[in-house]
Amino acid sequence: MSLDPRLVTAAEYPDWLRAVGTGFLRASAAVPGEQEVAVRLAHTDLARVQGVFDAGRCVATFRSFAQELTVVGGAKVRADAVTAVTVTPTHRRRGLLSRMMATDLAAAKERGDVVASLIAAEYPIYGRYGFGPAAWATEWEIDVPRAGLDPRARIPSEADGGRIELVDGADVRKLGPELHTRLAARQHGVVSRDERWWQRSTGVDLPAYETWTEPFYAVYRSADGETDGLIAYRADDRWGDGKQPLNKATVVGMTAVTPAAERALWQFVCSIDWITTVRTGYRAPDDLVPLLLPDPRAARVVTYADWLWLRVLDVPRALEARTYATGAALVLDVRDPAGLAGGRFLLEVSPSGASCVPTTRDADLSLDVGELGTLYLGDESALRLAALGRIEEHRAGAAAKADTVFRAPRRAWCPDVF
Ligand SMILES: CC(=O)SCCNC(=O)CCNC(=O)[C@H](O)C(C)(C)COP(=O)(O)OP(=O)(O)OC[C@H]1O[C@@H](n2cnc3c(N)ncnc32)[C@H](O)[C@@H]1OP(=O)(O)O
Repeated sequence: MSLDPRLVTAAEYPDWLRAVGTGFLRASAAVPGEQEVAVRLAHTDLARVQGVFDAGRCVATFRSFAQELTVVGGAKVRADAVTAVTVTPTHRRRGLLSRMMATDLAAAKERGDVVASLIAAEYPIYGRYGFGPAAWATEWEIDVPRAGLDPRARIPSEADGGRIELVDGADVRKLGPELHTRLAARQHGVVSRDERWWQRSTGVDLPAYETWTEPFYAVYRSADGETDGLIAYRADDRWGDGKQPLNKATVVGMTAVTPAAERALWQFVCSIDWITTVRTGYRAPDDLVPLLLPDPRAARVVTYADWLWLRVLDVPRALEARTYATGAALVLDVRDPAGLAGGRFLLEVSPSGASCVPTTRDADLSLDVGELGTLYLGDESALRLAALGRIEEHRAGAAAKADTVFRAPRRAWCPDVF
């Protein structure tokens, strides 16, 4: 019997959710209850939900949704965000993912999306579809007693007139969206969040498989009363044999839109009595956190891994949307076996703008569309990719020139998993 991916109906959606649970190895991969299905359906566009059914049972899932991605310089491009990709183990390696992905990317191209985006469960899955890792994530574990902070100090932010205040989940749902909008205007790699994101991240209407412990929330208010930062953290309850507190704070989210807020919130969470270890959560690889400690070696990297993957769907619109620090011209030959975005393009950039148009000129560099995704947010060196044989240089010095064109002064960061 042929197994063909197709759109899922509202009646099939509960079983589709059950199949997502099976694919993601959730212990209780049961059909969710009516209330949960209703909440999820209210935030789902069924025209972008694919499934494969075998004898009436869902065995493969794929969903995409509209997203905005901040690019270098703060502009946003339309992204086709891919999520809930699963193929039940009994049906793996028959090409089901490849067929669902081809359908979705073709629709995204048709719609005019500039890139597709995802967080990859495993590195080897998505390169074949033209995605490349574009932003990496780092998590540190801070050994607080070793960090050199003064345990007698009051809240450090008071020094610059700022204040830290504890708030609750309802405050976070009120203050968070504006803070995130401000972050998205300055940090490339940030993706848009809808109202449901804020509900879920504060424990509202959670799916049955998610267990919830209310975190502590704190905001940083600057001297003029602006809310410039927000941190959410949970703490465990551990004591040593000698009755010493050995508690760990695990940061589940931290948004800061000024350096003062960023410094203050890290110092705050590292100065809470009883807390001897702080886990930072996934941050930008160049987050301030290690260097703002008197002894940066107290912050040990526990994770450094690819995070946001991008698939360029429209080369001129993608490259014209971001900013560039230098003036240069490059001819790029972009290979795209899927036939969605390839071609030869003349990219001319300057600090005041960029133009990218099809050309017949000789290429300076040729590269697969996935490598372009990797270069797009300025987070990888073109020279390094050339040394790996993943970019071909047709003119001496072209990779070095591409490096100066694409690189950004700060690392890309996507704070979300989706
Ligand atoms: C954005 C997200 O949702 S990330 C979550 C991804 N989902 C998971 O990791 C859940 C567990 N895994 C799965 O559900 C499935 O194995 C999937 C979805 C990753 C792959 O689905 P399949 O239908 O088996 O993939 P499909 O048969 O289309 O494979 C296409 C190609 O990718 C390769 N491939 C697929 N999955 C993997 C993998 N995990 N590692 C390496 N290669 C892989 C296949 O071998 C095949 O290669 P080929 O074209 O050279 O023959």
